[in-house]
Amino acid sequence: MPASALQCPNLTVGRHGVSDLNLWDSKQKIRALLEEKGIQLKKRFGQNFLLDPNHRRRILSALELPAGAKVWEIGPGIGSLTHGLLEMTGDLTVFEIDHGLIRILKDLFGSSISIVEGDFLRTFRDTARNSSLPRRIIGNLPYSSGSVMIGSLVEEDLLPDVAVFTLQKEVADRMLAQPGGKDYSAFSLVCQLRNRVEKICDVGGAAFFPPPQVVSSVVRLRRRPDAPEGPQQDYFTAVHDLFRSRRKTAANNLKGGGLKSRYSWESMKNAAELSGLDLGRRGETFSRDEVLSFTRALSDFQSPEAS
Ligand SMILES: C[S@@+](CC[C@H](N)C(=O)[O-])C[C@H]1O[C@@H](n2cnc3c(N)ncnc32)[C@H](O)[C@@H]1O
Repeated sequence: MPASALQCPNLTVGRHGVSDLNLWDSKQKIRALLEEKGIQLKKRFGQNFLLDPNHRRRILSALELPAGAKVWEIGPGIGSLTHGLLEMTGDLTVFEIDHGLIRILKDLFGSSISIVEGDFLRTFRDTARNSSLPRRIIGNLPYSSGSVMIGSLVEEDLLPDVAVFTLQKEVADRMLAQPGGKDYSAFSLVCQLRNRVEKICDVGGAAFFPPPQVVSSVVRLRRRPDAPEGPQQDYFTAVHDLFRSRRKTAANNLKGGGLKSRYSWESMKNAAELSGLDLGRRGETFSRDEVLSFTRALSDFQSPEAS
């Protein structure tokens, strides 16, 4: 752990020398900071900063971070969580899109953190390729793109053993939903492929500045011991096919979906029979295990054929 990282938790760097988790605990402090730096908040980046030290503590402890382990933080903003993370590790990479906020982060944390500048969706693959993978990922995610970020991490199989995200409650409800439930969606099946998803808590708008109109939830994704390795492209395509139309049967959804460009209808019927999948059921009733058995059976058909 670099020595500089060890000094940072007490905020010996920067001019806003306030202690530990009380950093940015009032809207007045945040307003003053933004004014001093001449920064206007940008709605499109979902910039709502966490004020409440109790929620910060809860979110950080949900991460179960082993001391010194490598962490990625998505969207650190003005460092509401970053500071607490640095108390636990000196190996912290943060991804931030806003140049004004990046200036603040540099001022506050100096070389104690590694900052990847730009859109996370464009930078995370190269970052993963060019350095060791994180053991934890955390993020209070922007409302507009949080689900795309999580979906991309799952599809690239880059989620570590534990990840903790704060997002819009409706999105969290979809991640947690079970077959047949009203929130069950393709996104539920994507998130549940390699992870068990659990809710840590809800967070009301008053815990943030500026306060969002919606309630947020904190969720933890824990990697399943039986998480399948490798790309799993057929699984993701099947999941999206099965939810093409909620009213249609799996058969009808699959017939017009993306898997059809890789496998004949005959192969799909055979795979369904082999894996015990009833194609007469609605797509939205299938569990993660059922879809996975189906796509595993499908991959046994040696060369995917277009029909
Ligand atoms: C909800 S704020 C969270 C800020 C801070 N982590 C907190 O808890 O107070 C979301 C943060 O994500 C950043 N952000 C938005 N879109 C991004 C993207 N595509 N890539 C990287 N950062 C992004 C925003 O600038 C903002 O700092």
